Amino acid sequence: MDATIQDYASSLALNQSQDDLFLFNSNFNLVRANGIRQRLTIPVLANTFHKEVQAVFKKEKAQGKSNPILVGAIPFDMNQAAQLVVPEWFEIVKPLDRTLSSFVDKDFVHHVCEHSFAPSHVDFLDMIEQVLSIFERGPLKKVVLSKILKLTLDRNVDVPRLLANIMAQNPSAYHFSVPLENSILIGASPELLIRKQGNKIFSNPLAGSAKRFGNADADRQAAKSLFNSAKDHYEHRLVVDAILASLLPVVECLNVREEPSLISTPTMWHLSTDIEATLPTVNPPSVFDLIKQIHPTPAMCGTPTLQAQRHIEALEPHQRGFFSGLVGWCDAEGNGEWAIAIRCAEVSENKVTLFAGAGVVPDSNPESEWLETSAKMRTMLNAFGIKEDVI
Ligand SMILES: C=C(O[C@@H]1C=C(C(=O)O)C=C[C@H]1O)C(=O)O
Repeated sequence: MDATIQDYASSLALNQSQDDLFLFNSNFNLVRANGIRQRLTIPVLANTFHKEVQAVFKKEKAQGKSNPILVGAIPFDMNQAAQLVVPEWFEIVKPLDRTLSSFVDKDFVHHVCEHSFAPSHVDFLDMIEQVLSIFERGPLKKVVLSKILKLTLDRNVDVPRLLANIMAQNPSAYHFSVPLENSILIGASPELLIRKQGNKIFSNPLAGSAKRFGNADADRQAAKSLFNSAKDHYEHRLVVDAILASLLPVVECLNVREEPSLISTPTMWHLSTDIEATLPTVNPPSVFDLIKQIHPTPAMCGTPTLQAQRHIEALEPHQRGFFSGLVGWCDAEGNGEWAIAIRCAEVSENKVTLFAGAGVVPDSNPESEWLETSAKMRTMLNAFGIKEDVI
């Protein structure tokens, strides 16, 4: 193995205990933390959440910490317990150099001993057909349906090395590694729910996707078809409209383009919209207040939100837990950054669970949605160095 990747992987762990290293790396900040001073595990939607966040920060300040932070993960369903901690140790520094592709660890390879999807291919298609028939009967416009892939690998995963590989392969992503109770949630998300810095906020919803190709012509063609697809623009618009509707009552000034742009990850093309807004200077909402307004967007859930969420609960055979939830951090001033937990895996020794979803709208084709979710899993399969054809 290249010596540099080893150095790089161990520098990420910073000689801290690797089991509980929290990392979040964006274009703006690299946040690393470990240890637990205080834990906050109530649901974000609990009535007491705001009070408890304030109490946590007050206690830190009383102990001489001038700007403490909370880090962790928030589940897709905010009625479920969040996993937030005030760490013993943390640092917020400039993001790592994003030109890391030379660090790609070609010797990092895992073999798959067992794998299974939930739902199975047949059941996934059936789940989509059910939603398509619901569209014909009522006001439902979009539902994001997902599958998980459970893998048993030939050996336990070296998490710092996996993290280094994730970062090297996906230099522009939001990288994260979040210790959960019995596993680690780790990935390279392309999607930012919200960043708040002072009275400026920024969100970057994605929706509308196409698989990328190794062949340059085929890849360009895939991008072009996506950009010209009315179905994908519709899917995308529902997300942008929902975010704007949530933000409009709380912001002073909003800046958003009429039309989405195309962005790419190493495995996917997406339609993308940058949303910037300015908050009032008096009593601005905190990043958690904004999360409560916006999450889950129709990029992860659907339109209308509550109905879509009920259909997801009824149709998906798996619990999403933190998948399609949020990962990130916030400080006592109400600033923070929260990416959406997609293109990620839950890892525990040699057991790995991958997740991928796709927005279903009336023009969706069930098999295309299956293929899209499989293509989204490529990000993590590549990061593990899995060569077997499991998707
Ligand atoms: C749900 C996922 O991706 C989301 C769904 C997308 C879509 O339906 O086109 C695109 C990007 C993400 O907002 C995922 O990657 O698992």
